Amino acid sequence: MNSFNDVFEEVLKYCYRLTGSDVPNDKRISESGYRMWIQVLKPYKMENNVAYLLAKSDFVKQQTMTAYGDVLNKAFEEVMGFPIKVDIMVSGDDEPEEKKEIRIEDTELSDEADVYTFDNFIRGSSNSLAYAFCNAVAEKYDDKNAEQIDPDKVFNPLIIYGDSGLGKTHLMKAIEYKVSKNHPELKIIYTTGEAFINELVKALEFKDTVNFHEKYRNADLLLIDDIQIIAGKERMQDEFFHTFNELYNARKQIVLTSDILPSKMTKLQDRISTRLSLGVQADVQAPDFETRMAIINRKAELLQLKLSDNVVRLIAEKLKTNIRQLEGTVKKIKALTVYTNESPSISMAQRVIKEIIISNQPSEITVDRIISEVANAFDVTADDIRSNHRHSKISIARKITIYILKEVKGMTYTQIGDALNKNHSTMTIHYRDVSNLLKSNKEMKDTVDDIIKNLKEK
Ligand SMILES: Nc1ncnc2c1ncn2[C@@H]1O[C@H](COP(=O)(O)OP(=O)(O)OP(=O)(O)O)[C@@H](O)[C@H]1O
Repeated sequence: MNSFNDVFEEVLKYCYRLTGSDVPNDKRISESGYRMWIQVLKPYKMENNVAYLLAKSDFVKQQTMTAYGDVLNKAFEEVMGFPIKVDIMVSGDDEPEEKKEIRIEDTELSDEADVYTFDNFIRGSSNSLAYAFCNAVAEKYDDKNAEQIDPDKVFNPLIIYGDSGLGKTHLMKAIEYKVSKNHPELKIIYTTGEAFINELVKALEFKDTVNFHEKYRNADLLLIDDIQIIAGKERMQDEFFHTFNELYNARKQIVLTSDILPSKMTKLQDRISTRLSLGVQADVQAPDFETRMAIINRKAELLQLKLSDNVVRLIAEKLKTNIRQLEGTVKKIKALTVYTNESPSISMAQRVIKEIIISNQPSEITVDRIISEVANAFDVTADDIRSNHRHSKISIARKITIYILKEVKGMTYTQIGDALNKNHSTMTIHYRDVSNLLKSNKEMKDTVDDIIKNLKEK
């Protein structure tokens, strides 16, 4: 396994995070730009603090370097913990043999599906039920088990819920991997709630919902990650409801993950909530100390990294709530050992842990973030909020923004007026209106509470 592949994978994740709506405008990159110019690059090698990447053509190289050179330099620095310069080379038929050998897209671990298997999932009391349910779903397609249980009924739908970074996606992808490997004839769809929404929005825009329906309603196994995102979005919920019914009635398996138990999602339609409770639900929780140690050891083993017990203990003691952070630490230690020739030590681990903790601290709550979070919740754009449109949906989103700017950031009415380019005197009135509204309207209060929670957690 080529560890530069892992480093590059982290770099891609870092760059993808920059496409998020919570990233300030001056730092954000477009998702299409990411897909067109960054995601297409291949890792080649790292030498003397230069990361060499491969592009398919000189055109891609030039475009990427001009538009994203700085972003890539920064991303490598963040992942590695020291400055790295990116250089892009053009791959082609005349590529030296040596270069071809290093491009190992087909290696065991470069394929995400290979990593997200049941074998690579460490079980502990925090996740054993979720693991057992997922494994049962993956095995239900094997004839020998079909007679023992009636999983179509018992495990359908299966919902895995819990906080971020605790293995929900891993388990879901493990189902996908196992079923697709053993039953290539089945039509399996894995998607995220966000991708489902984007696809539907596009289908509606191009007036082509037929293909959308056909795709989802013909699945044998439908897996949707982070389904909570559809809550509060009426059109999306309607679509999901119909897709769900078609598949459920046809006895097709549905697996969903969510960061919260669906029955606790205040903005989820009752009819969906009822349907989701027809099957089984299991949570994943933060792992205990022993499980954390086992996860660290497994991740190190996958990276062919030898860590002493002391280093493993240190990581397990310091990072308790998010497995993604444990994994990130192990990967970063591996990268450092390769590129600095140091062996993994307590002090190296301490350094990496510190960086991981700092980089995972919630990002600052800026005016832009507040506007973008409110815009998201009300299905309007940030520009709408800043505009003078009086459409009721936009107008209420704008008032809620004013309320949150005051409540969360403690801004004065003058500052709020300046930030939104609006008359200061009306800010007071809007703030009072919203304060009164929240006393009488529970649904609106839940929405505002959710927005504030999201702002504080991210
Ligand atoms: N029990 C486990 N054993 C091994 N690896 C694990 C385990 N739990 C989580 N991981 C690893 O931790 C990382 C984060 O897990 P995953 O992406 O599945 O989290 P999640 O719950 O889906 O988070 P989010 O809600 O943010 O999407 C993954 O790389 C996954 O392989």
